[in-house]
Amino acid sequence: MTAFLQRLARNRLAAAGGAMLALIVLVALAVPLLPLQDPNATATAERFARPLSEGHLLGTDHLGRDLLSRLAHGTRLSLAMGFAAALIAAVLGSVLGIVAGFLGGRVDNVIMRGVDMLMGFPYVLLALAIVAALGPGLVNALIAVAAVNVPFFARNIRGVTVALAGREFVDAARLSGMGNLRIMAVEILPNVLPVIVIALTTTTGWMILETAGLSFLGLGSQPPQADLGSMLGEARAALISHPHVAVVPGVMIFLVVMSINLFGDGVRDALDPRLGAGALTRPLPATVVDRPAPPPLREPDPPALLAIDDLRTEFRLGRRVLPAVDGVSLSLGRGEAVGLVGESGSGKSVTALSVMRLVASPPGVIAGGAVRLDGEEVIGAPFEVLRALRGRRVAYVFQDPQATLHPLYRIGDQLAEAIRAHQPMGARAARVRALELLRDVRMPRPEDRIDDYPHQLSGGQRQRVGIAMALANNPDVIIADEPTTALDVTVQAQILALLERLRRERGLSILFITHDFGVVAQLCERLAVMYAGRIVEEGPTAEVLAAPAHPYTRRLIACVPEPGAGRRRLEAIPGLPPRLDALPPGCAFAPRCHRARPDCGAGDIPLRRAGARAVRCLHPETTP
Ligand SMILES: Nc1ncnc2c1ncn2[C@@H]1O[C@H](COP(=O)(O)OP(=O)(O)OP(=O)(O)O)[C@@H](O)[C@H]1O
Repeated sequence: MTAFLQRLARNRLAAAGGAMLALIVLVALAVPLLPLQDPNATATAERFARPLSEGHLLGTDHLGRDLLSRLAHGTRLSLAMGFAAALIAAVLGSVLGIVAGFLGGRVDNVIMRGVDMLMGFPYVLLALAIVAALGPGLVNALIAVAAVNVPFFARNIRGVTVALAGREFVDAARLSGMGNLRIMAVEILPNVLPVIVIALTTTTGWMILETAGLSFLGLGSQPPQADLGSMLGEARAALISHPHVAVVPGVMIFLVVMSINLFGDGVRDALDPRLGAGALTRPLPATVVDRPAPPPLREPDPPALLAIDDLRTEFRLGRRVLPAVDGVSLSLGRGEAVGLVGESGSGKSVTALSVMRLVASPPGVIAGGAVRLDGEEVIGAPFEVLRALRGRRVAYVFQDPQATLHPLYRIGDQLAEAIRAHQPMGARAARVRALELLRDVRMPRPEDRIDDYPHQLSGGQRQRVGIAMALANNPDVIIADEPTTALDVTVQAQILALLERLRRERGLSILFITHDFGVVAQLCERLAVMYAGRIVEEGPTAEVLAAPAHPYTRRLIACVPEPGAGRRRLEAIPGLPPRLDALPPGCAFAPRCHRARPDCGAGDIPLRRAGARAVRCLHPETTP
């Protein structure tokens, strides 16, 4: 709630709208207590008195009635009508929407077709027809405005409810024996409430206008009772000769509707959790780069195809800065597979995404370092160059292909689209190539599968499609971010074998991100271990696994169960990874390390290299 209010207050227009609305509502509530004249007392001798005339601050109307008093009473009535209509429409519409969306089937059909019929008429005509049938009057105008707005709420809320009704927490509620009514009240309603509030705040102003419109036509409030619409209607005849009589209610309608709309927009933005990080914009197409200057070219030995050099990527969240990647250097030779290992949150994915500037900005910023592909600097390259490299030279395979494949397109079409993004070719040729790719990744019965949608495939098959997508443009480097984590062990082994074969046959370089040493051992000749955004150990896989130098690496390896090794205690690493914005000085692992000494916390510890191995530790397990 506090976060919501803070976000709302940060939006200046919304705050101004809210303040004005609060003032108008307060004055409207206090009307009976204010020393105002009788709004209906006529004095024909004083008709059309100008504003600021004696006894009448805003002047008088055609019957000599005090405009200030009528404005105060009229605003009070219009606000009450508008709010009541909005509330009735919201309650009725939401109930209909939730029931239709949750129960589905015939109930949904009956309710929604009724709603569609209501929406089929222009709303003003519908409101006029309702008032004509019920007779003019305030209550009938209110019923009409509420009725024409029910469909808006019903449709919105039904859409949200349909999505919620299939979610696991609703299934869990059903399994626990809850009845439909209770599930709708306890599980669905709280989840659709923000949508109802948003719809309410953005439509209330509109409903005040509609009720004023009906009164303007003489179908709402009846003389002598004033509301803003009827005041405007009565002023119509003297619009040219005495414009102030129309301007006074007109300005008030403008102020009320504008303040409600500004406030409503602010509430909508503040309630949207996706805007929590202050990101009012969509992520930019490439991560923002804000670095002093790329470090001078340090050619690794042997020359690397992909060289990450002193990379720093941080998340800037208001005043907080999270250094997710803090000076990472890593190289990948042609045809080489390198594993990047570490606990969840150590910065592996952010490192991988930074290579092609794919970290979401805001809040991500590349704050230092360089990435070189075949010696060419990538981070500072113009966006067009970067876009040409993405997918064509460096491709990604992610953990969950379900999330990266479009659910509504056939996989063949998606593959063809990926191919045609970089290679101009006709639809038929692209389909032939897509089929080839599916064969390359050993998709069973590719001719049938090519026309399947992602949901028709198993997890392993989907990941094969993910790999086929990555191969679509014959890249040199594949960055695979936990591609086998969501798969069972046998499928995992097949996918690893596939990657290994592709590497051999195509000379692919693979950066393999995982937390599983078993996987690294199968695929990678070299590995780097990350902790709290830094590389703490690096070296040939076999050597590191046989004799880990950093205590963190040793503890990570000890967490992996070994089949056939007999009964053995699996040692969890005590404590939790540190918060990135509160890293201890010196070694970030020291507070969890059994070998830590006072000097570990004294200052920055460099990554010391010895031959092919490197370790960032003052008291390593073994000296490499
Ligand atoms: N959009 C973001 N905004 C703020 N912080 C972020 C964002 N994305 C990642 N982080 C932070 O950056 C750090 C590194 O995250 P990263 O995803 O690279 O970890 P990881 O090692 O790949 O973990 P996992 O194996 O769970 O994917 C984490 O502390 C994470 O909370």
